[in-house]
Amino acid sequence: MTNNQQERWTRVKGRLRAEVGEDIFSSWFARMELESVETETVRLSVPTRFLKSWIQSHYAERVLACWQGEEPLVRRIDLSVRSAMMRPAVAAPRPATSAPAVVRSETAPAHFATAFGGSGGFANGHAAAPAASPDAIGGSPLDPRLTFDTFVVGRSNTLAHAAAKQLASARRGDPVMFNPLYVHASVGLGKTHLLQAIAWAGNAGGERRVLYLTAEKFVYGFVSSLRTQTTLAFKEVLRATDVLLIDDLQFLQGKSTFAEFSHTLNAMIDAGRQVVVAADRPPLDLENLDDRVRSRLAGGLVVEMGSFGEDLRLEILQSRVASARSHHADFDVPAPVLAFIARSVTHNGRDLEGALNRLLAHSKLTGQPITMELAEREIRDLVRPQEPRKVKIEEIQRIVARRYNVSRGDLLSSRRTANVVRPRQIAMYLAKTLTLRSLPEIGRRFGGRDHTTVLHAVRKIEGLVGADLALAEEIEAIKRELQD
Ligand SMILES: Nc1ncnc2c1ncn2[C@@H]1O[C@H](COP(=O)(O)OP(=O)(O)OP(=O)(O)O)[C@@H](O)[C@H]1O
Repeated sequence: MTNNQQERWTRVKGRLRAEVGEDIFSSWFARMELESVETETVRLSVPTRFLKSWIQSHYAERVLACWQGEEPLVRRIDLSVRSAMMRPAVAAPRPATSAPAVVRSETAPAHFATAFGGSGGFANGHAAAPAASPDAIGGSPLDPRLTFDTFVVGRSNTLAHAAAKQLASARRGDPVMFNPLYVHASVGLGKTHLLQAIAWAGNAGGERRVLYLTAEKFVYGFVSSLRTQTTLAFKEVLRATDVLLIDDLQFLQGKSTFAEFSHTLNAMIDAGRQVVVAADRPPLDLENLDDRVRSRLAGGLVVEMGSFGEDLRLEILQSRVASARSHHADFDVPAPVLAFIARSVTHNGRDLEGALNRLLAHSKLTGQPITMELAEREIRDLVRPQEPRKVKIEEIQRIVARRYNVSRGDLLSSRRTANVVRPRQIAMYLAKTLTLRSLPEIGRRFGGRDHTTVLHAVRKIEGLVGADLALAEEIEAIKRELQD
């Protein structure tokens, strides 16, 4: 692909981001990649079928329009699902485990294959378990590169890593220390890596049944089992696991699927089996879940993995280069170039991986040494300007609720007692002043209120802030907390 096309793609993403807003962009488009551009057709890819169908049914025209804004000749967007195994590899050595990436459980009901037709990695350590081809249970095997050995620990992920290691090394029958473990972080900060590392380690332990599923596969498995009337088998498989790992929970869809997820969660926790969940937001911000599930999720250990510091980025790069060198001995990236990438590519692990893959490809294809000039040219589009931190309404609600000792549910409720009314008005005022949301949208996010109620709250607080210094200072302190 030419630099020109990449630059155009970066501009198209910029248009999309501006049109749909950061939240929607990072939920649906952050993992969309440009595969090729032909005269009238642009080929894009996403990692999952779920993303593909969602984007096709909700955003197809917008994506096309954004392309046409850059390149009027484009008539068609071709969206495909890229396979996990096709990702350009900066390969790490296979983890030292004799267990196959995917094996069929001896005890899993035969319907398992159809129940999960589509994906999910089942890591099972039973030594006698017969190996099955990945297709026999459907789905992508765990990525052999995503292990604890390749997970670099830094300030932003120490706690999540320690919790993951602890539960990965537990034995069947050990008391469960925190259940569920709920890990949340923005795109590309290592959630999948951590969950798959747990699956690999559980697999190597050889004693417990560990099931790794993306939420999308959970939905798919459940819906297929309904269609084929094998829901009982579906439930049995889930509940017969010792450790259930659910990735990308924010993608869980559908009322009956939520109910099934809720039953599974309760049944697993009540039976003392470990559940680990990863999502891009904290449990309280998962809008579609009912309050009981949300509070069950929040009732275990909730850990956020923050953005990478420069040190961590550099260490990740160094470890990637070391892995790559085991296959490409002449791949040499001078220390100043690595330091430059660590300083400039700040967004997430995927961009770091992308930057190194480009240098590796360049070095393999041209045989030329990697210089600073080359690196600057190759990774130009991965260097994103630091955007001011965007504040989310859910964050405002969470922080205001905590400060005034009420629950977020209180803020959204119809309660009119003074201890709830004032914090609610403050939260609405902050939502109006710190986000770009409209009054009706804010009203909707505050329990379906009318926009005039929001307007009243905003005016009320504006009036009070002018007269009440203590309140003004308090609101400034909340703003600082939100923008830190
Ligand atoms: N601490 C880390 N050490 C080494 N590599 C990391 C680390 N964190 C992330 N990465 C790498 O960054 C890339 C993206 O990570 P991963 O897929 O786990 O992110 P994610 O949080 O699951 O993203 P998403 O929200 O898009 O699902 C992967 O290549 C992963 O190996």
